[in-house]
Amino acid sequence: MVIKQWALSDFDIGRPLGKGKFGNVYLAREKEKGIVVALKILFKSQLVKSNVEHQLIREIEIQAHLSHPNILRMYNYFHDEKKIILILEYALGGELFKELQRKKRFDEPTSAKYIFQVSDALNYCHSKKVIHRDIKPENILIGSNGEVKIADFGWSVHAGKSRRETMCGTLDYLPPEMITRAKYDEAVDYWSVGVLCYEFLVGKPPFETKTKEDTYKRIRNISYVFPSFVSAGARDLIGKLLVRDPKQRINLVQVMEHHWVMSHVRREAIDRASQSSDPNE
Ligand SMILES: Clc1ccc(CN2CCN(c3c(Br)cnc4[nH]c(-c5ccc(CN6CCOCC6)cc5)nc34)CC2)cc1
Repeated sequence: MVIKQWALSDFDIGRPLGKGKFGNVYLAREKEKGIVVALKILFKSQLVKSNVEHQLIREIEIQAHLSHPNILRMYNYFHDEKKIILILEYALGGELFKELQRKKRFDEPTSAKYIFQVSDALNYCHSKKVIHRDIKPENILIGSNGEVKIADFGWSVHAGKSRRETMCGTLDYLPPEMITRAKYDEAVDYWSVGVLCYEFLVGKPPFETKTKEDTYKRIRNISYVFPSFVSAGARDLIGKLLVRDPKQRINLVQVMEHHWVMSHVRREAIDRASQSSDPNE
């Protein structure tokens, strides 16, 4: 069997979808079959300068083997002397955090639907011993049917490793054990689902403050408050995830089965999630 060697000349490159520190993402169409994809074009020089090649290798290894309707597919990748190119699924609806900025906050049915889908995707990752570790609106895209798709596995790891990287970017989503540099496991993603649910409903994360120190303190003390419009059901779910002891947090199946989530998620979505195979396969 001949493995196809991809090259940029196999694609018609369209508009940039976004620019990042290490490169850009472009809309593109594969010439032979006309398939629309997103090409993430990264510059080796930038990656080496920031010493993040190992992160990209892990992202490729992990995302290439995951196949789930709520995880952005990585079809393939290739490189030339200057660039590494990831061939990714194109998410029609764009970035979730822009949608959240536009709407200020999501209503309860929308938030519950998104939390169900993110939990289903993470549960699938955990079944493959993959911890995402960086769940936040910036790393979630919207598909053609309004479903969410987890992207950017740059910070994910295979479970069991307590590998610690210098954390860059927002601290808002880090659970206490990642701040106190303790050993951690899948339960770090449970915590992030709690933070994500709060941010969907309120429009900002629960521990957000002006300075990193204050955010650390509020995470360590698990100090947050609900605005009056957050329902009792949503408070109950978030309260069962933002728990200091990772072992006391409810797991992702319990999130999907929580009465507040179930009250908003339609029957066929639940049936689809319970099927073991990926209906898109
Ligand atoms: Cl190296 C790097 C460069 C940029 C980024 C930030 N984004 C990461 C996600 N990117 C996308 C990926 Br990957 C896959 N499918 C996508 N689809 C889109 C997208 C799709 C549609 C739009 C247009 N909006 C859609 C919603 O209504 C208003 C218009 C905007 C973006 N962005 C991506 C876009 C860039 C991350 C890493």
